[in-house]
Amino acid sequence: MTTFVDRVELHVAAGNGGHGCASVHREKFKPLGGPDGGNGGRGGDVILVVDQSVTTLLDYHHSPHRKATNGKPGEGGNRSGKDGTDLVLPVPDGTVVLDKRGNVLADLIGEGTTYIAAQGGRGGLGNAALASARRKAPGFALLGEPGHSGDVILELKTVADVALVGYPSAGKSSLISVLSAAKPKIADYPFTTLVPNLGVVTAGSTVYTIADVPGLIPGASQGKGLGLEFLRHVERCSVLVHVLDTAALESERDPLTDLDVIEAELAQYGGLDDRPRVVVLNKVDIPDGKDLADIIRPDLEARGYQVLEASAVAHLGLKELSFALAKIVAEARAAKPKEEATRIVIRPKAVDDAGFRVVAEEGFYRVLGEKPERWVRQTDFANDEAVGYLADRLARLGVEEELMKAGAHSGDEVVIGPEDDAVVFDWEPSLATGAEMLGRRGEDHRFDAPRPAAQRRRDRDAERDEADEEFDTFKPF
Ligand SMILES: Nc1nc2c(ncn2[C@@H]2O[C@H](COP(=O)(O)OP(=O)(O)OP(=O)(O)O)[C@@H](O)[C@H]2O)c(=O)[nH]1
Ligand SMILES: [Mg+2]
Repeated sequence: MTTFVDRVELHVAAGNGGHGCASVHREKFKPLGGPDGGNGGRGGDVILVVDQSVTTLLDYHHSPHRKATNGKPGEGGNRSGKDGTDLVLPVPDGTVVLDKRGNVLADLIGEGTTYIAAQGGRGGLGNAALASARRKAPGFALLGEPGHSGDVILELKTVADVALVGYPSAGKSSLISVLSAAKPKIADYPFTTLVPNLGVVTAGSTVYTIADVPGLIPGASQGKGLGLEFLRHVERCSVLVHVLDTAALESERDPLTDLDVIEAELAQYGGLDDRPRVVVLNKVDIPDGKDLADIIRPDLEARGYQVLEASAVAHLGLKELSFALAKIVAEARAAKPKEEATRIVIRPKAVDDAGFRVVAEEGFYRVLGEKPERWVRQTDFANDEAVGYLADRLARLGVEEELMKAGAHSGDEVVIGPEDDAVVFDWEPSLATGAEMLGRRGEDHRFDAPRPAAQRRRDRDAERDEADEEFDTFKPF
């Protein structure tokens, strides 16, 4: 009974981006071709899409680990790597997506509504795309980014027009089986229904869905029995049907008290007062049941309920019941504002490309921001040129300036990224403002003999640029 499949923890992993390729064009008689390394492909996303033909989260309960494919690496000859394939996971209408702390990330209503549960990593640029006037033949490429991965909780509040509520064994599942084509499990022991069944009923020109939910008992709103699990399903139904057992065997029970108990639980749960209600007196095929139904009908009608009699077993009163419900459903639909347009695409969070910040922490400085963090992930630290490219990008964004303002000095430790995912550097400023040259009190880096790496890099770039220029101006023909 613990496996109530309306809440599933899903582990999603998007595909990684493919690495960019560093390659140089080779052709007979043209020894110094340009860079021709292609870009890596994008990693596939993991996407949840509302599909009305899916009614349960059972599939995800059975296999909760889902991964999209990786992007392929770029290749020489300017060939880009293939993008990874998105993994599309169909979910029932009304699925709510939450994070592990219980915050609602998305409420998926309407066919085609889409939620990107994990975004694929960007492919890395190849050296052809990285070439510029100053960097004509980059000897490096950018790495593909890892795809996002994490856990999401899927929760299903059944979106049905009608919810059948009542004590265990009142005959809710039996009624749904004879009103619709649904074939729920039926037995005369309590809590036969553990998972809500959804049936489709056609009455004249009205087609509606009817949810059969697990039996309610006193204390359900406090979580007794299948209480809360069950009540969650009722929340989205527009019509409530009380199924009362007119032939219950227990002496301390009678349909009116049953009704009071259920109403008390619904009131405790809250938010259901505005739903129209209908009472069905079930099991009138049993003579005692029929007698009791006749006795209590006036009481119920005096309370304002529309009262119908039925027998799921002997097929009595079913047509009246399905048409009566169709009428109320049609009225409820007409009264309800139209559902928001479907095919909404919801992204986990807006990508904040705007900026970065520098935080002075104990003994080091931390740089946080979408761009610098991404750039670090894209860097192949085994390649000096790639590291130099990263330094240039950071300097251009103004990270060095901010570090200086925050009080960082040459040789200080700089950490880029959040605690669990960071890269540590010994900072060597490349900006020639002079400010960093002053260093700590008593030190003056202008007297230091070794050139900082950034300086070395600039020198090297300059040399190469000169070489490139020579090559450019050299016209053999
Ligand atoms: N005689 C008679 N028996 C019925 C009728 N409807 C249901 N039953 C019987 O009552 C028992 C319980 O029926 P279910 O449909 O499983 O009841 P339920 O309300 O879905 O029960 P839970 O899933 O436990 O909440 C079964 O043995 C049914 O055959 C009816 O109209 N007449
Ligand atoms: Mg049942």
